[in-house]
Amino acid sequence: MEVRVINKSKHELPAYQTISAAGLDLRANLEEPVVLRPMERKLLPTALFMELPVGFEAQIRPRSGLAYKHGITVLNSPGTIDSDYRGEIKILLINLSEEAFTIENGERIAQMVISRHEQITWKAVEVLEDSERSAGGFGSTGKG
Ligand SMILES: O=c1ccn([C@H]2C[C@H](O)[C@@H](COP(=O)(O)OP(=O)(O)OP(=O)(O)O)O2)c(=O)[nH]1
Ligand SMILES: [Mg+2]
Repeated sequence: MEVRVINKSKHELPAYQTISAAGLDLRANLEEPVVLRPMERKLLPTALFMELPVGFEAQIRPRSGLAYKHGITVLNSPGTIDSDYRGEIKILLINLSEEAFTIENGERIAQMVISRHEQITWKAVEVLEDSERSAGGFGSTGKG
């Protein structure tokens, strides 16, 4: 599927790193390095603008390597990019480690997965169809 994009960044367009990867790695577009102190959160620019077809969304997800090695994650994970959003794609990172972390210009800080989604209409009712699970949840299964 082709997606219209404006790339105002200093970098190449986000790319799939392997032939069947689900996520496109997103790079920070920075004038100078950004430091995230422990528990600090910052909104990072990508200088990318896109036009997703109606019925699609983009999810901004953490990179596991950054999370594992440095405690860097996407605070609002998965971030939601609506198909009608025309603004700059931004990435909200938080440093959950006890060490400061420096993000360099061009560093791959998150990944973006494009997915189909539905939009629903509500049908308000008084009673819901019963099911095997019924109202069980939050660890209700497997108790013999
Ligand atoms: O990680 C993110 C999440 C969102 N957005 C952009 C695209 C999205 O379409 C828009 C709104 O996001 P969301 O609905 O999550 O934010 P909100 O707090 O509900 O703001 P709004 O009232 O603008 O919807 O912000 C990003 O660039 N990065
Ligand atoms: Mg919203």
